[in-house]
Amino acid sequence: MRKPLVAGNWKMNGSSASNNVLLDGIIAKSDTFASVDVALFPPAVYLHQVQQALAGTGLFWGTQNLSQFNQGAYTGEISALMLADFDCDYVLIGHSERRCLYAELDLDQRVLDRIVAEKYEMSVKAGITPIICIGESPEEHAVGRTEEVIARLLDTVIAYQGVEGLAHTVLAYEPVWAIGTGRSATPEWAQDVHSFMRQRVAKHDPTIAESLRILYGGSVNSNNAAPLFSQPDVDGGLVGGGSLNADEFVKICQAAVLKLG
Ligand SMILES: O=C[C@H](O)COP(=O)(O)O
Repeated sequence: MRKPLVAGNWKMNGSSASNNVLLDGIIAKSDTFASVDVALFPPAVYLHQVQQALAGTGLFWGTQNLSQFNQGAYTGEISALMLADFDCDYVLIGHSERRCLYAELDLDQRVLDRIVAEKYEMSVKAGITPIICIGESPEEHAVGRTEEVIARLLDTVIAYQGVEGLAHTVLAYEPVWAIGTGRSATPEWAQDVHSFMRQRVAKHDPTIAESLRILYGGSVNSNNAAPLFSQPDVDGGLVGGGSLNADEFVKICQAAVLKLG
């Protein structure tokens, strides 16, 4: 049985004061979801605050991005080694908001997937578990290209790092049309796509595929979390808006506990 994981991506939200309220509310109820993994992803400037608050609670923390480089003249970037300095457990890689809003192209304008694969390699080497986000755009969804898009990215990561790296990786299916729209994928749709992802990895290594955690992300809330998480190949959620309110996020974490029966 894969252990469910609920990841709260705060995106560019919060302040020192509001973070304290949110953290206190989550920590106060953490014994009600102690049987699942829960990780928080604050903006990088609040990483120290979150690290201090979560130390000793059993909750995990991470960041929303990292550089594909180790160090040097990369203004505004944060390396995997720096994240390891903060004992980061996880890092989000390839979130659609990075891909779409910040056009993560390299100097040769090579495809985004290669950047994702390079970041993946950096995080694995630093001992930080990457959560690789993939999903189709509304346009791709409309013309039925979901599996093609997902297969392309998965194959790029596997080709670049080898399937072995996926043993230490989490995948997140994040259909772009569901992010921040209030329009979640149905549990059935999520299950079909997650199953496709697992089967794609299984072609390379069935054992790794079986143990691979695949999260669903896109308008997860306290009403739809339980039906989504109950699907056999949905191993938890990557939650944006729903992670900004302690009561709401705690309910989502508790929904993941139900999966354990
Ligand atoms: O990282 C989280 C996802 O982008 C989902 O965001 P959302 O829950 O606000 O739709």
